[in-house]
Amino acid sequence: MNRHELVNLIKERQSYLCVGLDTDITKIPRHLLSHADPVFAFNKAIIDATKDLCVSYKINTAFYECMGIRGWESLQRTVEYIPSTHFTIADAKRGDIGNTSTQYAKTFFETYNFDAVTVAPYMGRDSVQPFLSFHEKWTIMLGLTSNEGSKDFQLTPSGDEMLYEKVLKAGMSWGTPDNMMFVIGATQSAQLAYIRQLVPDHFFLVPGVGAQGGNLQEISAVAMNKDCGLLVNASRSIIYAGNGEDFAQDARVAAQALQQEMAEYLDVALAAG
Ligand SMILES: O=C(O)c1cc(=O)[nH]c(=O)n1[C@@H]1O[C@H](COP(=O)(O)O)[C@@H](O)[C@H]1O
Repeated sequence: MNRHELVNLIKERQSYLCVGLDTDITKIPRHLLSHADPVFAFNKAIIDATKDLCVSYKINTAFYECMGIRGWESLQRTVEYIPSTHFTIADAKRGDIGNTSTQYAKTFFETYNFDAVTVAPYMGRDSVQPFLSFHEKWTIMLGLTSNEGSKDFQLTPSGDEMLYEKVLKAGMSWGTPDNMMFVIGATQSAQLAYIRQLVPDHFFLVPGVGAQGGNLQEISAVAMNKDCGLLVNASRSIIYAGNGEDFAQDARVAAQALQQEMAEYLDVALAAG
């Protein structure tokens, strides 16, 4: 999916919500465990219940990889089930020497046909560039993450700036607003306005709303750009909103609350041009 298509979807659906399919088999409703593929059965119900409210799904591969071959099968069924009108993200946080990164990129862009993959930039330019050479595919590079440990490296000085600023500037020189996004944690609202100034055009994937306490209103007020420029992810607060027979309906209610807020913020931002 290219940028133009993504921006159009956001406008049509009045949403920049990314639903995170961090599906943990130990947390899904018990009645699903009799299915041949309980993780897929759960994801299918969540997708059916939320697809008109979101523009993207993020599959965090850790929750699938930990189950070995069965997990990869659930991942494949899930990504194939997601409608082509949704931007799919493999949250795999990969990155290695160039020839290895190429194999990671093929895994997610070709074998599983995701639109985007999250990439850890610690190994530098040649570890990121292989992901950028795939047509109409996206690299989502970690910029300033939502977790406490972001203080350990990202928020430490490097010359006259913070290390995360150096990373964002490097990322901007490696990719373009058409093939590169940055992860900026929703819990980093103190830095967000500054980051948007530094990086005016790129999309940000913003995780950390809901279970981690990030605030959608604050993020939207300072970090939207003329194309919206945001994909805001919520995982646990949506997919585990309920735990009974009607869990998918509960997930829908949680997703709808975020989408309705987003529609308001989009109206204001896009009207301001
Ligand atoms: O790259 C990510 O998606 C990510 C980066 C980050 O800084 N913080 C973060 O929480 N994430 C992911 O975003 C999701 C957040 O999940 P919830 O806290 O349950 O909404 C998880 O899949 C995390 O792995």
